[in-house]
This record gives sequence, structure tokens and C-alpha cells, in this order.
Amino acid sequence: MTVTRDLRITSFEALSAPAELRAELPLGEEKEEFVAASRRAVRDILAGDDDRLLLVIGPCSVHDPEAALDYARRLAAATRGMEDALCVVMRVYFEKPRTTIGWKGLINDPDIDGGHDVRRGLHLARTVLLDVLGTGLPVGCEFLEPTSPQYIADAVTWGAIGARTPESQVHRQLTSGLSMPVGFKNATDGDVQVAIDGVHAAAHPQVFFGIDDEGRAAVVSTKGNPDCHIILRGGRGGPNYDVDSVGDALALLRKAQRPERLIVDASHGNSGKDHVRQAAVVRELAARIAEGEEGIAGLMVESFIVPGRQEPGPREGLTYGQSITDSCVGWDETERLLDVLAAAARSRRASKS
Ligand SMILES: O=C[C@H](O)[C@H](O)COP(=O)(O)O
Ligand SMILES: C=C(OP(=O)(O)O)C(=O)O
Repeated sequence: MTVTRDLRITSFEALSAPAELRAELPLGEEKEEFVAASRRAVRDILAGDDDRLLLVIGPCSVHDPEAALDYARRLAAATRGMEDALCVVMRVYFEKPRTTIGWKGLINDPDIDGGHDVRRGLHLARTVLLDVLGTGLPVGCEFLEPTSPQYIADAVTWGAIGARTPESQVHRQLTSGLSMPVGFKNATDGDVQVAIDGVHAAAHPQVFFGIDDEGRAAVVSTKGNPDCHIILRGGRGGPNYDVDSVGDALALLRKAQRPERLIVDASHGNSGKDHVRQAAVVRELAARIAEGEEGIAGLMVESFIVPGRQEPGPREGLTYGQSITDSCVGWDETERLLDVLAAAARSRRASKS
């Protein structure tokens, strides 16, 4: 007999249902209210109804829950007193899209050893989210696997669709059902229009394949997500955070009849993944914001405890607090950048009055 199915699949491993994980690690009423309020704040900033600067900041990826929590505590303490100027959302990224192959994040491979204990990864990710929320910081995640949000998205204030997926129908559909504001990055080749098209598609109701709360295959119908925006992250042709590139992107938004507000990612294609350059980009952007540049609603910064990056590997052999994906600004420089950004947001406000 000729077999034609599953010829290249080596195993299926059932996962627990999203409802089970949530019951085991509940968000709780206080955190629920906090997530809802912080989503409203982010939405107001993106709509231009709140003149603070949105700052999505944190490690490129979470690989060590203890270091992520250490970072969260530092960030929460350092930004206390800046609430009038900054709305800070910590990057707590568990899913890493790769250019080719590589470690795909804490959910996919929590022990960074190729063991791919996804069940443990999901549990760990949800635990980290609850712990970070416990420090008083809202959380931002990239959504990559189309079914993972069912397990964690109730704890997430802001979401991203990365540069490798803004044109993906699967990710646009997924975003149409997400409960938080979501940023679409420009594509890795620098194309901004695909991100605007993503925002447009995600704003509409969609019907697609997914899973329900019990983990069963399901047809998912959504209302559409009106709270989406674009993120300029540079591309193969170079950076796109300069005045002209931001102006071009705002003009495309105007043409698409979208609010002329966007986020600029100081990392990735805007810094050539160089953390020293990234800090310089943040300072350049801060100077423009201080002078009154209105279209920049927020910034994304990749920051961790120890500057730079290291090669991934089992946790025991790693330098504590240093990224195992993209290079990050270190903690001392992060503190300086927080001051610069808070001052910039206050100057922008003053320039308007
Ligand atoms: O932010 C992380 C990386 O830029 C992205 O996941 C791609 O990484 P890679 O080019 O090293 O695979
Ligand atoms: C993967 C990321 O960025 P990009 O999609 O812009 O490469 C990221 O922000 O972690």
C-alpha cells in the first residue's frame, strides 16, 4: 500500500488546551484591569489623543526568565516618575522569526538545547508574563505562531507582526482577532506599503483556521482590529528613520486614510543590529521629537542588562543578562536613554503650548 500522508512528520505531541494553561496560571482581576488600562493608553497615544511617547523596550528575546525579571524590575524602577512623559511597554518576546534557521525562542525551545519542550515553553512564557506584569510594567510580544496567542495574549498590552510576516495573510487574519493594538513592521526589503496593507486587512473581519479555548481545530471569525499601526525598522536598502523616510511613510498613511502616527524601531535595519549605533539612533530621534516631530508616536529599543550579544547555547554556559539573538543596548546606556526620551517627550509637549 502506498502511503501519501505525513511522510515527513516525525511526531505529533498534543498540547494542553489554552483554557487549561490559563486556569493553571490565571491573570487575575487586578492584572486584567491593568492590561486593559494599558491597552487603552497605547491606543490613545497611537491615535494622537495622548501626547506621551510610547516606548517599547526590552531584550530582543527572553531566554532566561530570571534575567528578564531582573531587567523588568530595573526598568520599572528607572521609569518611575516618567509616567507624565513615557508610556513604557516591556518587550517580552518569546517567538523569534529567523532569516534561515536558529533558536526560535523560549516557547519553541525553552532549554536552548534543541529539546523543544514546547509544553514547558508555554508554561514558562506565561509565568514570565505574569511576573513582569507583577512589577507594574505592561508587556509587548511579537506574534508568530498563529495558535500561540490563545495561551498568552490575555496578558499582552501591545503586539507586533515582524518584518518577515507583514504580508502574510495568516498573520493579518490573526491580528484581526487580537484584543490589543498591534504594529506591523515594514518588510525586510524596506517595503512600507505591505505594512499599511497589513493594517488595512487586520482592521476587517476575517474568517480563518485556528484553535478554540479547548484546543480544538476551529473556524475562527473575527470583528477586525481597528487599533493597528506601522513600525519603521529599516530594511535591506538601509535605515528608514530619517526625516524624509518618516515623511514618506506618513504620506502613505495619509493616502490610506490612516492616522499619521507610527513607531520607529531604532534597532534591526535602522541600526544594522549594532547596539552602539542603536543608541545613537535613539538620540537622533529624541532630538527630533524634542523639536516637535509629531508623526513619531513611539520608539522601539532593544535593551538588556549586558550590552551586545552572545551565541545561543544551554543556559548554564551563557553570560547572565546578555542577548542570545540581536545585539542590545546595555543597562547603563538604557538608563541614560530613558532620561533623554522622557526629556524629549516633555519638550515636544512644551513646544506645542
Ligand atoms: O530580532 C531578531 C532577529 O533580527 C530576527 O529574528 C532574525 O534573526 P536572524 O537573521 O538572526 O535569523
Ligand atoms: C524580529 C524582530 O524584528 P524584525 O521583525 O524587524 O526583524 C524583533 O523585533 O524582534
